[in-house]
Amino acid sequence: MGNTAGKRGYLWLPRLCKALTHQDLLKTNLCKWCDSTPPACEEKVCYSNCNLNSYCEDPYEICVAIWRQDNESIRISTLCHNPHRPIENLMVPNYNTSHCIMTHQPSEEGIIYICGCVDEQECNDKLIFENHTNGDKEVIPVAAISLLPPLLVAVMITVIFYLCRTQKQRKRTKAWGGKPGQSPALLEAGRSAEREEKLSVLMDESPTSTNPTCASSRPAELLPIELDEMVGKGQFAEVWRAKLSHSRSGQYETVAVKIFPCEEYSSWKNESQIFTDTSLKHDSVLRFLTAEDRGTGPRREYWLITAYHSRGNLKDYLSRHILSWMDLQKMAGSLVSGVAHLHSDYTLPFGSKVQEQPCVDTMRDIVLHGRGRPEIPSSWLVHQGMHFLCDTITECWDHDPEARLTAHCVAERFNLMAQMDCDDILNNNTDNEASKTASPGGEHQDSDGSRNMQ
Ligand SMILES: Nc1ncnc2c1ncn2[C@@H]1O[C@H](COP(=O)(O)OP(=O)(O)OP(=O)(O)O)[C@@H](O)[C@H]1O
Repeated sequence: MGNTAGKRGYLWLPRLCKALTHQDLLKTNLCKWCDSTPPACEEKVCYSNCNLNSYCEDPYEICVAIWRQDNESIRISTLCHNPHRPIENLMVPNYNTSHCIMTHQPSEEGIIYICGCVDEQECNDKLIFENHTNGDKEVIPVAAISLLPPLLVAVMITVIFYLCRTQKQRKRTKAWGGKPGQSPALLEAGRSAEREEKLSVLMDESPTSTNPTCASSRPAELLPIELDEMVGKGQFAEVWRAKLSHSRSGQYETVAVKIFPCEEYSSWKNESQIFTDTSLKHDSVLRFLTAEDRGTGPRREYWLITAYHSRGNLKDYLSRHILSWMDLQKMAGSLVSGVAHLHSDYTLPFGSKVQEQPCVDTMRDIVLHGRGRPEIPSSWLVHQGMHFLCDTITECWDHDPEARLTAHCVAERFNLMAQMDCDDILNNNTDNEASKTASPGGEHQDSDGSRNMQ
């Protein structure tokens, strides 16, 4: 800043006495005046850190601050300057203001900002960086312009999706003879089969079946359900007994609600997709009502609502009850027809050889490599029907998959079994030990001798 050297004054008083009249003082600006000081900054405002000032010599001179920044330091120069002349080859921009607003200047020697101000004492001490920001000002419209098209597309997709959905719902409600907006599930109390179908349709069309994360699916309407008590717990979810209200009649139906926590979203999704497959419906397959996405944030839960079976699961039931031949036939027959319908295989019980939840590797070792099969106590075979049943079971376990009975074949055998004239009571053998292992559950048996299964 060669042109500033002659004007340098360290205190304003000597210059005042020497050069300026009182009249002049009223008209000239009092400015900070240091060659090079390190600034002190807070947010968008910096202070020059200059301890010196001076009245400008000429009334048209303004206070100026120059910010120079290179890789090593930031230095501030403050001075009085005639704004009609360049300083450092630069003209001072926008100086008719009492605030020193820093403006970025093109430079090959690092970063330079400059500001000019008038009418306020030492106005070049406080350096305002609103336009640090020069960049920001350009970024905002650019960002707005680039974001606008995707935003518009997103809004349009949402509107179209919403319209399609409400249109479909209106059509469906009309087809079912209900009022618009009324839950299709609750149109008719007692018509649960019909409701089941409607809800399955709802599932098919809801985003639940395509949603990839824990965060998004919502069916159109949640069923009015009140949870009663937890009745079981599997690997992924809790199962609750619950009341489903029928709005018209004021009555309720007991249902089972399987509640998956947020992190088990994929298990819920898999299971609900299987259930919504209409070809799966069968009297011997658990009746499915609907799947729901409930709650928000950490309390988000995924529900599967099905028919409620008060006797719980088969394993627990068998471990606590002794079946009559008729019961056995009925239960096994229902199981077989369900499996035949699903065209899938049973999981084999292996009692003491594996733990409660055997892993695939353990089962592979025992069944595939070791060719192990559950033991069938000889005492069971005394009963003609049981003999026939056990033969059927054994054929299902053949090591050669091709030789195994198909589920349909097993269902046929059950038809034949029903025609057999067998004792209903399975106690024609008195071997109590045998009767204990006779239960497919195997763990414990009632000690009531008159009804021991053998
Ligand atoms: N519809 C239902 N009615 C009555 N009780 C049920 C019903 N569904 C499940 N339960 C009870 O809840 C328990 C847990 O069921 P869930 O379906 O979660 O697990 P699972 O099928 O036994 O095993 P997994 O965790 O491998 O799915 C069952 O063992 C049963 O006692």
